Amino acid sequence: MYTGRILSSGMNSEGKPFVAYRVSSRSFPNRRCLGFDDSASIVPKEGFENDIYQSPYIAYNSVCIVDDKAVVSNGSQTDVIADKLAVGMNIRDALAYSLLTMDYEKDDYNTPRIAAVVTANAEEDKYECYIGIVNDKKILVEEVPFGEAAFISTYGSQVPDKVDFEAKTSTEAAKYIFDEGVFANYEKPVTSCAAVFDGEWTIDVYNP
Ligand SMILES: NC(=O)c1ncn([C@@H]2O[C@H](COP(=O)(O)O)[C@@H](O)[C@H]2O)c1NC=O
Repeated sequence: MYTGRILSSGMNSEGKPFVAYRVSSRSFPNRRCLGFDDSASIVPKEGFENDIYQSPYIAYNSVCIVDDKAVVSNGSQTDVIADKLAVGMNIRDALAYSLLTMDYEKDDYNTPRIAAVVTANAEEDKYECYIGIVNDKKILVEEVPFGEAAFISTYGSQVPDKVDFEAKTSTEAAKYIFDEGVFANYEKPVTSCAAVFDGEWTIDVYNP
């Protein structure tokens, strides 16, 4: 089954906050993920740089760490959400505001924008995680319960689906969303990345 771009967030099987993201693609498979200290970006592979002129939606920051929070998304809304969090907006509103403002992508598929934010603090009274989606029919921002993880994709169920995310480190998490567990069911993986909080945020990428 092809389900497009996929993100997952919440707490992993060890109770650590995480975000993970995978590009699956039929149209633009020649991409990779670059990892930095506080972010990760989807970019064309060498030799395919001109692909960005065919679609404005295929190169962007996919993960960004803002203070004690991690943001993940399938497009340039990552930066808008990060900016709103940085000036003090709460997570639910930053997601809703950014998804509503930027709306679904104006391509042949009305591709939804999807996004999530999770806090580093894993104490129940301080922890928060939300996943959101905007498509051409709705906007949804939903809390992921403490201790759980969920995933959403561009062409899948259009709601956060609960998942047991059985990867401990950022390296394992990037691989896990690429082709392990439930994610092994989804076709055409291209590249992936993840951030896990274990005393500090670590980011890793998987480019097979
Ligand atoms: N975020 C991405 O990496 C991304 N890759 C492709 N898209 C959009 O989705 C359309 C369909 O792509 P595909 O056939 O690869 O699933 C593309 O024409 C483009 O408008 C994307 N936009 C949103 O998911």
